[in-house]
Amino acid sequence: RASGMEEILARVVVPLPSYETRDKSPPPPESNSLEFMHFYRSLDKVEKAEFLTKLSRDHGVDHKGVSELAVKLLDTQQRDLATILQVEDRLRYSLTPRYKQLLCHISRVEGGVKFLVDLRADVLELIASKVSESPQIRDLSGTLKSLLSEWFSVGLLRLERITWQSPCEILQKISQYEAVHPVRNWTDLKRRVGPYRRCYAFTHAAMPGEPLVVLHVALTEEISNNIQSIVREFATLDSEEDVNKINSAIFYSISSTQAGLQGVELGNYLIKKVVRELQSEFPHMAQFSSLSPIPGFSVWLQGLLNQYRKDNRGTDLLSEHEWKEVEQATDSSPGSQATEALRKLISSGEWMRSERLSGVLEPVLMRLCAWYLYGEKRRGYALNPVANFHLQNGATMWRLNWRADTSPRGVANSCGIMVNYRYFLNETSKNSALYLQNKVVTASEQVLGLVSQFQKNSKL
Ligand SMILES: CC(C)(COP(=O)(O)OP(=O)(O)O)[C@@H](O)C(=O)NCCC(N)=O
Repeated sequence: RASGMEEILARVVVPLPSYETRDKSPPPPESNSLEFMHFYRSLDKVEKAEFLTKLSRDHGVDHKGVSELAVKLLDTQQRDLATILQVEDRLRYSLTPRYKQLLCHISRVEGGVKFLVDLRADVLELIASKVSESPQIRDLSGTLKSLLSEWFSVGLLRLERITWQSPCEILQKISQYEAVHPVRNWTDLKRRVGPYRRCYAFTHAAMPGEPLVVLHVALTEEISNNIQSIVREFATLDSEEDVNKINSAIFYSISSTQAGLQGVELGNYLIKKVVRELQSEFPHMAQFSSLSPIPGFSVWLQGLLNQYRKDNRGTDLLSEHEWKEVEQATDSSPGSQATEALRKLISSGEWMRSERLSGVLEPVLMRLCAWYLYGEKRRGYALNPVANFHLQNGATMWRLNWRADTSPRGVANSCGIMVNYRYFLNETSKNSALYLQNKVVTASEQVLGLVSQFQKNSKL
C-alpha cells in the first residue's frame, strides 16, 4: 500500500512549474484530481495519516530553492526597487508547496471543495489526536485553512433563512446539526422556525444544500433569562407576530456543521450578518444578546472541590453560614467530609430538588460560576469555549441567570445556570480588539459584583 501511495503522489502532485512558465503551463488533467480524491477516500484512518504525512513531507516546499533565493535577495538589497521586487516575487513563488496546486485543481472539480473541507477536518483530527506531530502536517493544515478562508469569505456566502416552507432536506439537517438544545420532534422543530423565531444559515454554492453554520434566534420583549421559555414550553402557538412584543433578539443556539471550517470564523460573521438582517426587518430592535450554556462549569467546580478537600481549604469557598447549612442538609461534619458531601450534591444535581439547599447554594454557585467564566483562563483567554467565542466577537459578559436551564443536561453541565453575552453594537469591535490583543474581558456590573464576592470569600 505504501508503494501505491508514493506512486500515486509522484504522479498526481506535479512539480511546481518554473517561475518563468508558471502562468503558461496548462493545468494537469482533471483525472489527476479525481484519482487523488478516489484513492484518498479508499484509505482507512491509519492509511490516511500515513498518506497525508507523505504528501506534506515529500511534496511540499522546495526548501533548498527557497534558501538560494533568500541569499539572492540579500545580495540584491543594494539594487533598484524593481529588481528587489522581482527577486521577492520569485522567493514568494518558491514558498508555494507543490501540493497547493493539486488542492487548487481539486477545488475546481465537482465536489472538490467539500472534499477539501473534509480533508482539513482529517488533518485537524490528526493534529489534535497527536498521531502525527510533524511540522509539515501543520503546514498542510495552514495551507488548507488559507485556501478555505478565501473560498468561504463572507462575500461568497449566502445567508438563508430557514422556515417551515424550506425543503425537508434542509430542515432535516437543521434538526440533525442542532448541537446546543437537541430538537426532540417535528413539533419542536416547527416551533423553532415559527412565529417569534428566526433560523438562519450560511450556505455556499460549492456545497449546495449544506448549511455551514446555523443560528437560532428568539424574538422577545426583553432579554431572556431562561431557555425553558424558548425551547420547552409550548405556549400558545400564535400564528402571527405582534411587532410591539419584539424588542430583542436572543441567539440561543449556534452550531458550525463542518469541522474542516474550524477557525474560518463563520459563526462570528453569521451573528453580525443576522443582526443587520433583523435591524432591517425590525428597525426599533435595540437589544441583541445570546442566551448561552456554560458547558464545563460543573466539572470544573467538582475538580475545585476535590482540590480544596485534599488541601483541606474548603472554608475559602463558602462562608461559615453556608457551610453550616450544607453540613446540616447533608448531615456531614465540618471540613473535608462536608466538602466531599457538597461535591457529591453538585454531581448528582440533588440540591435542585430541595428549596432550602438551592436557596443556600444560589449565591455560592453564582459567584463560583462568575469566577469560572471571568477568571479561569487558558493561555490568557477565557477557559470556557462559549465565553471565548462570544468575547472574541466583542460581546459583553452581561448577566448570569439562575435556574435558566432546569433540564437534566442543564443541571448536570452548569448547575442550571446560563449566561447572556450581550452585543452592544457600537462596542463590539472595540471589545473584540481589547479581548484579542490585551485579553481584557468586558463584563457587566452584575458579573463583576459576583466575581468580587468570590474573591472576597476565597482571597484568591
Ligand atoms: C460556536 C461555534 C459555532 C463557533 O464557530 P466559528 O465561529 O466558526 O468559530 P471557529 O470554529 O471558526 O473558531 C462552534 O465552535 C460550534 O459549533 N461549537 C459547538 C456548539 C456550540 N455552540 O458551542
